[in-house]
Amino acid sequence: MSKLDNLPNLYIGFDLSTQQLKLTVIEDTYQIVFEETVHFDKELPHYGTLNGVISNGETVACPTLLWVESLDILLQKLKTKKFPFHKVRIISGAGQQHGSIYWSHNAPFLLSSLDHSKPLVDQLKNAFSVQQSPTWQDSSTSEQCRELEKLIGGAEVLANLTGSKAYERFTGNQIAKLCKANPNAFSQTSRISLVSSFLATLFLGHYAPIDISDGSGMNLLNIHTKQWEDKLLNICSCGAEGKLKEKLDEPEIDGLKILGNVHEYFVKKYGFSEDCKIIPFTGDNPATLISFNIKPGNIVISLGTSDTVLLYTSKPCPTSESHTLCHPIIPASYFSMLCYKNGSLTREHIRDIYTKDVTWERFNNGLNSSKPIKSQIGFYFLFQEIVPFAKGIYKFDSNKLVKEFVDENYNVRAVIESQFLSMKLRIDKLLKDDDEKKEKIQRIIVVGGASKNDQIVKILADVFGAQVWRNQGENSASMGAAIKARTAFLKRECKSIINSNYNEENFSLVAEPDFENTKIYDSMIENYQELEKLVIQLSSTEKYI
Ligand SMILES: Nc1ncnc2c1ncn2[C@@H]1O[C@H](COP(=O)(O)OP(=O)(O)O)[C@@H](O)[C@H]1O
Ligand SMILES: O=C(CO)[C@@H](O)[C@H](O)COP(=O)(O)O
Repeated sequence: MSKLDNLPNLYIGFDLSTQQLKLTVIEDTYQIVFEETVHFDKELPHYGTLNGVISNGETVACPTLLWVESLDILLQKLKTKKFPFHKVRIISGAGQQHGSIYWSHNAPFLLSSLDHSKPLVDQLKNAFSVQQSPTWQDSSTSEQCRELEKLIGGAEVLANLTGSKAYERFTGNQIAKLCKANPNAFSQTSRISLVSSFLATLFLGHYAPIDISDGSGMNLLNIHTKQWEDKLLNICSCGAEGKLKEKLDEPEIDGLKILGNVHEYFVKKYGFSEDCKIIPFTGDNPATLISFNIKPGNIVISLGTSDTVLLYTSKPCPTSESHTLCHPIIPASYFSMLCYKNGSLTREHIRDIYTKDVTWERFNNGLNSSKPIKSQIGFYFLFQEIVPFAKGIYKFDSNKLVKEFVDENYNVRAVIESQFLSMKLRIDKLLKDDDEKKEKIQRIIVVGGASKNDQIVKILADVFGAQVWRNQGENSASMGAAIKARTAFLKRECKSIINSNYNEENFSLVAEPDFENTKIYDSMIENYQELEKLVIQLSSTEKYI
């Protein structure tokens, strides 16, 4: 840690994501000086998670105490490495979106009286009224979604109000399911947090608010007034609108607001300064957005457990497939997002079947030694997909549904191409609908676990016919959260707040497009769209393989 000795100020960003808790530390000039992670399956095996979750059909959750325990493990790793906790000025964080935590009526007392001589997990055993937190991979609330859309006047009305039509993973629908299935647990709940505000709560020792950006992923927030919408609260709480409003408390509009000082537990146990401040935590995608100054013509693609696409928008432009979210730090701004459930876990599945190699080496050899074939298209919806709403694996050779490609190794290429074609199709639609941004995509910034893979990124460049760039650091969400913390510090000192020192030197070009391949992909896209329609139909009749 000697390299940190001469630095006066440090800023921490966390990311409580699907498979790991991650931390990024930056200094005043936004350079990353330290990174650390805790991998849930590997380091907390006693919770029995697979890829960070426990699945039961379409219900997908994570034991809340796993997340609590992971925080002490992470900070203990830093302590062992003699991390200078006393230099941390502000802590912020990010969390996988939509997941919900249900605090019991005991929680306020337990949180405020945390004792640094005992682990957090032992002290917070009775702090939750629901033991397993629903996560973003859950798709068990279709009934609640249909009901919500019906009662509010249709999917379009809901999308115009909240930025999204009803989605199974969105927190309002998860709360509606809880209210119906377990009204007792709902009445034993004093506060409902998102994953982001839950982590901020642990640091504060009292409840942290839900920020409006992560709050935009709940189907409960009016993205125009930035307040909870009473009609939606009413529908999602079986009529107990007032009670739900109390359990959510006011959404936080100011993403840079100082919420308070870090709790004594962290001061005494790890050596944080008593003066270290906590600001609102946000969703992992909004935090990723902060880690870039996205301009029109640039998009961010995250290839993590989920795959997401982030697009800058000056005004809300909800569609039936994308989400519009409030910006995490610029009050009047919004951004658009697409989210795919079949991201890295589906790529791993195809890798395991066809290459039997966990290192990605044979997978990459397969990509290197093949070329795009216009007539061969696959759809890989191992999990219930979000866009399009479909499930199953389908392969087409010259538009004919086949059990397998002539060369089964083609699956390795097809799973990558198919995802990027789907993104391109949808981004083109989004850009066409936005008068201000009719220009072509010039640059793609790629983040997330699979963005380390140069061969995958090369195909991304080819499909879009655009350069692909990467940022410094291992994780863009915790980096974005750390930048948010630094920005809040500058704001306190009345300095310019928009990433003033954060410049493009931090980016590196990782792939240039081969325009011959781009032509082939362009010629496939119409057919891809038609075949996707067929897949949606087949999937609805459950005739998938
Ligand atoms: N070299 C690689 N090629 C392809 N995928 C990779 C590679 N390295 C890591 N990954 C994928 O990254 C995923 C984790 O991504 P990450 O962004 O860290 O996830 P999360 O933030 O959701 O926990 C893993 O599931 C793994 O499949
Ligand atoms: O559901 C969404 C966004 O709507 C996901 O993007 C989650 O936010 C999980 O993120 P990762 O763990 O895959 O980064």
